[in-house]
Amino acid sequence: MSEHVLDRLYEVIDSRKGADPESSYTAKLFAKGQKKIAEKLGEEAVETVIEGVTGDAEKLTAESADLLYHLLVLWSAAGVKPDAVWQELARRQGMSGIEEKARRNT
Ligand SMILES: N=c1c2ncn([C@@H]3O[C@H](COP(=O)(O)OP(=O)(O)OP(=O)(O)O)[C@@H](O)[C@H]3O)c2ncn1[C@@H]1O[C@H](COP(=O)(O)O)[C@@H](O)[C@H]1O
Repeated sequence: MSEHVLDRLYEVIDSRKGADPESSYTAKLFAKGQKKIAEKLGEEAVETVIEGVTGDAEKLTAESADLLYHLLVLWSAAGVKPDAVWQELARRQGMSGIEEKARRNT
């Protein structure tokens, strides 16, 4: 089992399924459903983009953390395990992005 912070965060997020939405922000998101979680991820992505455009590295760091957290909540809601994503990224290592896109489109 990987010791990456994202793997540990995913486990905490997963453990919040069925928890009290009054005491857990993650449980509150789960209660809203996958579509709302995806929408929230979109909002966080826009906030990250804004900080990317303004160029404030500290705010970009904070927004990136929000973005990754909400992405993991979406994975958990959709039943996507981090290992599946890590494996997909590992599979692409050594392959250029252009080559990878060409393979996807064939
Ligand atoms: N990493 C995070 C994390 N990052 C961001 N957030 C929350 O994401 C929200 C983002 O803020 P926004 O202003 O965009 O949204 P909001 O106005 O608070 O919420 P909305 O009503 O708009 O949905 C804030 O409430 C943050 O607290 C997080 N909430 C939880 N975690 C992790 O998840 C763990 C479990 O949290 P709970 O489920 O709350 O116990 C925590 O220990 C943390 O490690």
